[in-house]
Amino acid sequence: MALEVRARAPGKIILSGEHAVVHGFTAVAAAIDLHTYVYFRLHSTSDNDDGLVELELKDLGLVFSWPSQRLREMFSELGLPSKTCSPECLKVITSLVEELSFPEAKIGLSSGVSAFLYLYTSIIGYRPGKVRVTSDLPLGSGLGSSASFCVSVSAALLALSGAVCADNQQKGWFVMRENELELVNKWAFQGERIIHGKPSGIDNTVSTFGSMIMFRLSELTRLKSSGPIRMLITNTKVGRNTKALVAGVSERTQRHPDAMAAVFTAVDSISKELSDVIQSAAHDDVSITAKEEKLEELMEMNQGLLQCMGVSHASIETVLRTTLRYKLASKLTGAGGGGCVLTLLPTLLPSTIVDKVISELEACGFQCLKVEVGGKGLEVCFT
Ligand SMILES: Nc1ncnc2c1ncn2[C@@H]1O[C@H](COP(=O)(O)OP(=O)(O)O)[C@@H](O)[C@H]1O
Ligand SMILES: C[C@@](O)(CCOP(=O)(O)O)CC(=O)O
Ligand SMILES: [Mg+2]
Repeated sequence: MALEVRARAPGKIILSGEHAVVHGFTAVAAAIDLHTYVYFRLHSTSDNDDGLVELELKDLGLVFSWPSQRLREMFSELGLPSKTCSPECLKVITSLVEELSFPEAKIGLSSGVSAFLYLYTSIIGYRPGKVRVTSDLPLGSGLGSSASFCVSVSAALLALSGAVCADNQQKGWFVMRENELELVNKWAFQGERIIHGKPSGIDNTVSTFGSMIMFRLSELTRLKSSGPIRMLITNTKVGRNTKALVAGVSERTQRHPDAMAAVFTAVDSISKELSDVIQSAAHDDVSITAKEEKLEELMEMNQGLLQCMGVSHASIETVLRTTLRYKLASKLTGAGGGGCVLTLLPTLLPSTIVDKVISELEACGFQCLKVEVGGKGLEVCFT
């Protein structure tokens, strides 16, 4: 059995339907070419059993470790492994994480470390090992860093537990079988539950399977675009927390159930229409432009409804106003409240205009990034 593995899982953008998807309505998401990378080394069984379980967050210069014997003692009464994190299990994890010290600005990491501890002890048990994580993704910005962290960690742990890839002969990076991806996705969802509280599952699903998907109530439909879709991502750099924003929308839904049901239903129609438009054929400039104009209008409508949900932010509004001056449509992506904004870059838009918008946005202190959407999902590598 292999003792070392690497996994990489992409972040995502949500083209339509964030928040509504948590309440059972349709959303559309796509993988982007920014990843979380995990290296996992399991200590051999001949090493003594009182070694450490280590987590290194390399970009952040942080290392956390726990004596495996201590984990065994603390979790043993819970009867692990468990398929979901019970309140008792979360209590144990919280007490372990509270002992750690996080830099003031990185306090949000505690939920990621909690998800790690849950996944490690549930999948591997108490055998010592070292997990190193690096990421291209900005954390807590709406690009699904939490899901890509949970997917890549789950995949690496499952691969060395023997639950997946047991008979693998492939060299280099490869994609697991469909049923193995499904197993990784299930564990990653449990990790997301610890970080988000009430995730819909769309982020871990698109990070695992890649491509562009329409998603509703755990069901995914893969979408095939007839041509490339280019987006500008603007990171407002305003920090926010998905768990708090999702809870805020749920509270608004409790206060105004009928009005919010109408908002969610409208989002559902937008996501379905957007999926149809994405898949519609467009082969010449006229039909490509018509298709892109429809996408822009739907994105603008979705943004209006996200404002109704209370998840926009002054920084997001600044991006919307700036891009509108260039007749470009934008919407927030992910949980909102700051974080990232998407702007569709039409195929025929001159690059000089793109450069101008970017420099105007960057002059506001934002960070811009051009991406093509709908790429690969999770991959692993044993060599
Ligand atoms: N590379 C990582 N290492 C550790 N924790 C991570 C990593 N990526 C994400 N997380 C966890 O996910 C949280 C951000 O998730 P969230 O608020 O859902 O925003 P998003 O998923 O849009 O980036 C972080 O605060 C951290 O707890
Ligand atoms: C708001 C939501 O729809 C997306 C959250 O995405 P992110 O964590 O902000 O990248 C929540 C969910 O679907 O679980
Ligand atoms: Mg997230």
